[in-house]
Amino acid sequence: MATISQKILSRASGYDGMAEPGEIVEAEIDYAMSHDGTSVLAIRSFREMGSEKVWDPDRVVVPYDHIVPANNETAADLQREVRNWAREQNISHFFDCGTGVCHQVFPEQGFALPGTLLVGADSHSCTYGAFGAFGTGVGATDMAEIYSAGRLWFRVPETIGIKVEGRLAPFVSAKDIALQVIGDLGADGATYKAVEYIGPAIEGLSISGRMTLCNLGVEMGAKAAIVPPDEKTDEWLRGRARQPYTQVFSDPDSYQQQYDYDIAELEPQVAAPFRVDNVRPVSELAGLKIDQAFIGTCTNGRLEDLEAAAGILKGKKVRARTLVIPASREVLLDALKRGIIQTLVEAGAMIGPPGCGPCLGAHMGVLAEGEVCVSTSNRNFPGRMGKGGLVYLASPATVAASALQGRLAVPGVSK
Ligand SMILES: CC(C)[C@H](C(=O)O)[C@@H](O)C(=O)O
Ligand code: SF4
Repeated sequence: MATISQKILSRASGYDGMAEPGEIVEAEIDYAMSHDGTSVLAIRSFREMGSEKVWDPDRVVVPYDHIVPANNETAADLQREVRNWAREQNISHFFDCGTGVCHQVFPEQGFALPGTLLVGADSHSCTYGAFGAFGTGVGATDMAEIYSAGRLWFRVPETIGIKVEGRLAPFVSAKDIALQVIGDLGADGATYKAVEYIGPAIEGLSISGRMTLCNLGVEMGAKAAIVPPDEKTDEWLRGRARQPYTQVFSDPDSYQQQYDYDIAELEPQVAAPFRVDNVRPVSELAGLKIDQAFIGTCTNGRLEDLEAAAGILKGKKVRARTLVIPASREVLLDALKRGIIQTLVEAGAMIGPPGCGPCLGAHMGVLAEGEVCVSTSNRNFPGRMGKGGLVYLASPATVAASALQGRLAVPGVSK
């Protein structure tokens, strides 16, 4: 009886048989990702280690997203340093400013494939689990080791199964499921475990929704968050996949633990400052005055998210500063074609260039002290979006409904 994680890590490490949870394996990485924020440190460690050439320039993926375009000389200098290194190393998959958030670009470009072992120098690399991969984040020194050898050690994690049944009510989405689960399990509820989302409600989610769900896995400490692949996965990857792949699945009864959910009655949820597990129904906090509404990031900056927001904002005007940042150029182009951007701009929203935007408080859209932002992102700890700012995490529908009221609002409930 083995889980997806055991099967992927066993295959990648050439294990004879099946590696059990708790065992340490040394595994070969299928694709490694580092962005403008983390590549510099990784490159410097790589050099300090005396390494000269990356193990395989076709397996290193470098998207620029954290501070794009550069906001000052320091960022510009660091970006140039990484750009030069990528050229010198013949890195074939280098995506400069404007392509989008790493966790959106990486799948769009066909690197997130079922059954693969994917590592990113960014904590939200667990997003790739939406495709049935084992995706996980590592620090810069681990990435330096991967650059040079293409291998890394892993402790094979136990798996927590989260089975979700029921049909989502209107204006309730994957973000609300994820927040509900994190609220219940806690920010450390899955530390070093793999989390596998299964059941009819998960099968019913789009790839975009599955990415949102897996993206938030690390917010409960998970090493990886995985949705078993299916036909939707194949369909999404058609024409994108960089290499042939094989879907792998967990055997029955292979989870260490399982939680069961029915989301039929689930209301829109919000994580209030300063913890991602400080989750409550939006209805409990409705009416709280907001200064800024932000729709974007690797959590919720996809077409489906922008579309949900546009559906709510169409023909109306926002009452709070509203910032929309498409997760990628592809998302931006699709949203332009469908008139979504037009709708958002007419409603009073600003559109930023594809990237992380104010998500980590380093670029445009940071908050003043004491300001309140309702955001589709994934973190709300003190200072996350600017010193003294207060971040409420919610779905695109909740953020759009709140932008209209200038107050935290339940989507679909008109006042
Ligand atoms: C800058 C990077 C290391 C960081 C991460 O790993 O998550 C960032 O993307 C974030 O969301 O805080
Ligand atoms: S959008 Fe936010 S959470 Fe995602 S990679 Fe960028 S900074 Fe990190």
